Amino acid sequence: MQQPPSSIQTAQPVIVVLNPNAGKKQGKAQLISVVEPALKNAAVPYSVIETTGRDHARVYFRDNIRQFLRNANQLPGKPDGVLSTDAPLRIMVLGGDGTVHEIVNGVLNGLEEEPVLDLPNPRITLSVIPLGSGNAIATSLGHATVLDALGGFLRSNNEDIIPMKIMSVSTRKESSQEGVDSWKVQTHTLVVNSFGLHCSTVYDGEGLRLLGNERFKVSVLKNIAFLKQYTARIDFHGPVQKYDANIQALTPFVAQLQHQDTDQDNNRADGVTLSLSGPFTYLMITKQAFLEPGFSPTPLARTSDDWLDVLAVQNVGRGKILEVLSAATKEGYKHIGYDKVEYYKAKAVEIETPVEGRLCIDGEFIHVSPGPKGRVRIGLAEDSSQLFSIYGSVHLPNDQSQ
Ligand SMILES: Nc1ncnc2c1ncn2[C@@H]1O[C@H](COP(=O)(O)OP(=O)(O)OP(=O)(O)O)[C@@H](O)[C@H]1O
Repeated sequence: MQQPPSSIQTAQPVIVVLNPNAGKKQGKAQLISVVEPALKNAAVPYSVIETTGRDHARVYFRDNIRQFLRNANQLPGKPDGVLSTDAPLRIMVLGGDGTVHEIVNGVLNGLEEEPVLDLPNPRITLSVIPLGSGNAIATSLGHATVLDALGGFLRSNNEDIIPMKIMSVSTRKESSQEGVDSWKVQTHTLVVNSFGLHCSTVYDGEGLRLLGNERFKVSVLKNIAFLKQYTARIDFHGPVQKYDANIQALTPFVAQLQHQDTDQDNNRADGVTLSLSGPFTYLMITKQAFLEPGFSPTPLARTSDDWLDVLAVQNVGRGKILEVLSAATKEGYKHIGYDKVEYYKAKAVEIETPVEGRLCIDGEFIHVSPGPKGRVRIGLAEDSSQLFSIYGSVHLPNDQSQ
């Protein structure tokens, strides 16, 4: 008898990851009152893991992912070890971006040593129920509320499942020779890597947790009042597209023989398409169109495309940065056409600072040592390009890229 196409998927329990502390701490109540009844009603088997603190989700998935993938692919009614090769492991996250970040990094840590040999193409499908503070990932996928996201999961059409591409953040290996870089991946990010005002705002906001979600408003106003410029050079590697405000579209950027950069003492490797010499007021590299509901600094970013979106604002004053951030908040995308705002799609960028610097990577921080040895590279994580997909839609309001 022919099986319905979804029968393998639904036979395996969805792993529901609950972060009870995310956002307004509504996760547990929403699990009991909304999510569990909906899953039971739809006869979707599930198991719940409740995280108990920082890093729990990462370690849990690092240590168990191989077994979970095998379980998800165990064919019903067949002996152990007889596996399907096309059933995804489904993970539902009740929390925010930080919980998704931990899960993805845990999965990749758990798989990095050796592949799962009997599963040549393991697949993981994530459903993010927005119960964090920012909820950049869910918002960017058109899932602004718990019910939107749950509805997307339960509909389960193939069109509602899209690839989820991930960024890697690497530092140079100690053994790197001058001019011949080799890189060590430090972490993977899904939302935003930033330098300058945005990073400083997130950093200072950590010290204001008592204020709840208001902390970022207080922190950004403080950082604008005492505005600094952040010295760094950014090198773009590989193909680049640049947003052209005149035609309101992205166009291929053709590498120039003479770089904008005037730094004489430059050690960069070959293959640089474009350099920005800073100093930067605001710089971010993202994979998401929204960083929170209503705030869309990189509106052309897409979870499923093979690009990193780069927003760069170099050396501007308070009035200009306020104008840019307020347009990114109210109007969604107009700021990307403003004078002094540069918008690119890139494959990989390297950041080098002349003095100690700090990068904010999905809400965590890494220290950047001065000079070429401290360079940080942000690219697309090739190893995970087929691994993750996510429930959501790429058609967003204000969508200019369709
Ligand atoms: N039981 C717990 N108690 C305290 N912290 C926890 C617990 N479980 C997980 N965490 C930590 O909470 C952090 C924040 O979670 P998460 O990012 O999901 O929520 P958020 O910060 O409110 O949302 P967003 O990232 O969308 O702004 C996670 O990085 C995780 O390390």
